[in-house]
Amino acid sequence: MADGQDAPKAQASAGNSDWAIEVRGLKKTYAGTKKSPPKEALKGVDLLVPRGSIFGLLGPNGAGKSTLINILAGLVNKTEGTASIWGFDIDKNPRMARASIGVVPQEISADVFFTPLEGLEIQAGLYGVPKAERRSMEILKRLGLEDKADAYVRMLSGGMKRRLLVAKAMVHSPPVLILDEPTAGVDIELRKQMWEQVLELHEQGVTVILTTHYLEEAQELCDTIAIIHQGNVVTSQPKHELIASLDQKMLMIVPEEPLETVPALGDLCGAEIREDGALYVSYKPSQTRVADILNAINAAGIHVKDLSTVEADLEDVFMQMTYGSDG
Ligand SMILES: Nc1ncnc2c1ncn2[C@@H]1O[C@H](COP(=O)(O)OP(=O)(O)OP(=O)(O)O)[C@@H](O)[C@H]1O
Repeated sequence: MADGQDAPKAQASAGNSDWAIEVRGLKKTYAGTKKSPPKEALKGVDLLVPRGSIFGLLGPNGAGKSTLINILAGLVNKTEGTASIWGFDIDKNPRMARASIGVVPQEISADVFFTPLEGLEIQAGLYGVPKAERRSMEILKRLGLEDKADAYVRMLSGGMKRRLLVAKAMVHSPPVLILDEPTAGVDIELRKQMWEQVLELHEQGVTVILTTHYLEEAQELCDTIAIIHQGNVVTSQPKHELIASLDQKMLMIVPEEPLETVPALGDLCGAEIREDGALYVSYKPSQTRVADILNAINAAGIHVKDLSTVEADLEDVFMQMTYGSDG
């Protein structure tokens, strides 16, 4: 964004909305070519991201996540619908909308010609942040990069380069930060470090939206989850409600004697014997009572040594919501 002389203080003037992001009826159709037909990537998306949340945007490959992010970031033109960032409509107030958002891209494309400090100063200039208001060193410090301020970028580790991308997205102090696959392809230690960074930013008041393929990551970090599938938002709600709404539970039954075959428990539940020797019975609480399952187990002559329930997690929700198609 090179159009502003003054850094727009989106955070201070906080647009008139309860939402960090408000998207209504958003559609995007990419034009076709001679070889490929037009592609309807977003089919009428409604999405409300609460201020102050850590919001997970999940979906299989090709679901439309990048298209949505790119529209919000001002990189892709929408076909139809409205979108506001921090209360600023992307059409009516594009400058303030863009000033309200920082996007951390997926790929590490660090600029090797500048030191981290120079890179941040240039980025701040692009956003029109006056010199007196720049906080490049402070941002580097926040991301644990202060001792690398004057280093060659090519000498930074992969994790440091990623943190530098986060720093760059923060130069104009946006209240909303989007992280696109922040931990794709990084090892477990780095992933944990990134998680800590995200939580710290959140504690500092930043609304964080992240896309991820790691459901464990969304489960760990996010308080609200939206699942996007084939250009539609199929669910968007607080994580705990989402998991609780899943009409699917599992019982783990440890038998006294090893089981040779899976007992017949009726049509309403699925059962399998796993490597640990226990019998796992999945069922829909709306259709089957635990007592009926136990009666059937008894009737099959199985003596139960131990019994516990296995909690559903985000992966179960995701599978149920996106099952049966490849996007
Ligand atoms: N520039 C483009 N021209 C034509 N079709 C596109 C273009 N960009 C994306 N698409 C198509 O739009 C659909 C949504 O793509 P998008 O990149 O938004 O999905 P995604 O959820 O971000 O996927 P991934 O997780 O793989 O990045 C896909 O079918 C994709 O092939």
